[in-house]
Amino acid sequence: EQQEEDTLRELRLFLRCVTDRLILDRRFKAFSKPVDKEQVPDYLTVVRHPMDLSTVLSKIDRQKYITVREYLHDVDQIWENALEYNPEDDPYDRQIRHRACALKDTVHAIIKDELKEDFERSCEQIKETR
Ligand SMILES: COC(=O)N1C[C@@H]2C[C@@H]3O[C@]2(Cc2nccnc23)C1
Repeated sequence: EQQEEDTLRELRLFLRCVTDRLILDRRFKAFSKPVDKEQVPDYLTVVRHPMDLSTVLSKIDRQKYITVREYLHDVDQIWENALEYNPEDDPYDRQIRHRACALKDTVHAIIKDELKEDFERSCEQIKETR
């Protein structure tokens, strides 16, 4: 009913606010758009579930996330993919892994600091009834 739609609207606003801050952070530029499959032809053979911050934004607007847990599952996919595809002990891979770890720690710290527990609980409740 209307209260549920109000809750999900507030969730989308919160998730856009968090995602916009990540996209604005220069450290996370490599994560802001899909990896170019033409430029990196083996990417899809290594990374089974590509994800990036622009795709996350699109999913927010298409109302794909009903809980913060579902959002975090996609954002975690972003940095996990980067660690998987860039494992070498060379300066480029080390730098993108460092940035992937920073993305992980940043998004989890924002959620811990800014998400009220009972708000996520009411989102999970809505998810169960659907
Ligand atoms: C999240 O981003 C990544 O995991 N990567 C890995 C790819 C390999 C390397 O850097 C990436 C893009 C790229 N494009 C052209 C040539 N080489 C590259 C970004």
